[in-house]
Amino acid sequence: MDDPVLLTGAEGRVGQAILSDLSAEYEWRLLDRDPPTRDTDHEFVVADITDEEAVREAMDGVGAVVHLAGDPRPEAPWNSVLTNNIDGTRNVFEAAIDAGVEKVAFASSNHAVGAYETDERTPEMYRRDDDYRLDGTEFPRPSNLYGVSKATGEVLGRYYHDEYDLSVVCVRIGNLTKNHPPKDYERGQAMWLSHRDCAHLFDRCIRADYDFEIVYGISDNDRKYYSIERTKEVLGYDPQDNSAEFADDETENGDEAENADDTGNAAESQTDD
Ligand SMILES: NC(=O)C1=CN([C@@H]2O[C@H](COP(=O)(O)OP(=O)(O)OC[C@H]3O[C@@H](n4cnc5c(N)ncnc54)[C@H](O)[C@@H]3O)[C@@H](O)[C@H]2O)C=CC1
Ligand SMILES: O=C1O[C@H](COP(=O)(O)O)[C@@H](O)[C@H](O)[C@H]1O
Repeated sequence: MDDPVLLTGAEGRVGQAILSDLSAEYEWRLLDRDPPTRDTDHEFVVADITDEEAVREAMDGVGAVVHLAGDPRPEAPWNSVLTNNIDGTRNVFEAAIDAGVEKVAFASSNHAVGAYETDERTPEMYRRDDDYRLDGTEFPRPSNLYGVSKATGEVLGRYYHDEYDLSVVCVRIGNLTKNHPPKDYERGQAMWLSHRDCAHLFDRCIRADYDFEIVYGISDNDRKYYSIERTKEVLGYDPQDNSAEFADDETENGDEAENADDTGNAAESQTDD
């Protein structure tokens, strides 16, 4: 990709995971409503994606978009997801069409399908000997209003692909944490996405050819209830990490995690804050 790549939500956790490995790979145009908190060699646009005109300006000359900006909180209220995640995402797609952008990678979420995790299936489906898999062909079953907003983003992507031939990949991201998987959290270990796999995955989203796709974005965890076959097939995703490598046998069998933090970091939280 020779043209600039617009990265919305660049200041956030996923954005920083991508930039930590791919900073030199592209001519990035970074966008966030918050100004940069660290030095960057890249152009930085301080803008809110709910500002149509600002998004339109930021899209000028762009070849591809990685769209991450939004409210990532599973408990986010409707007014926030409606504004930031739905209106904002529509603005990004609309501006992409007007600017002649080739492809958009949209950060969807496990919460778009969280309601498949029924009482009958859990916790067994989080374990490595269980073969239940979602593969991206299933209907959304959001587990909260945030998940509804992510499912809506996917549908917007479908519309802009069908109507305008934009290449769109929706990545249902699992749980991104730095250095090691979430502790004491089977579900989080099953849908762990390491930082390097995250960067590699979005690199593939920028480089690969596709029409419209919904894929899962997790590392190659022994525990998994999301198939990454389509992610591999369509994008050429080749994950390097596996949450099992950080866990003892008891943890892998579903008992309480005893942590295998090989970095010395004390990471008590489920996410990478
Ligand atoms: N971190 C994770 O494990 C997962 C993240 N995701 C999705 O990935 C995306 C990024 O998530 P994180 O990096 O974790 O969140 P984050 O909160 O760390 O980063 C989001 C960034 O977007 C910016 N932003 C929010 N609303 C904006 C707006 N209206 N206009 C411009 N900028 C805005 C924020 O300032 C922030 O820098 C989100 O869309 C989230 O739903 C999906 C699944 C899992
Ligand atoms: O979509 C998201 O999912 C991750 C994982 O969900 P959780 O319910 O296991 O915490 C979450 O950490 C992240 O903030 C959110 O954007």
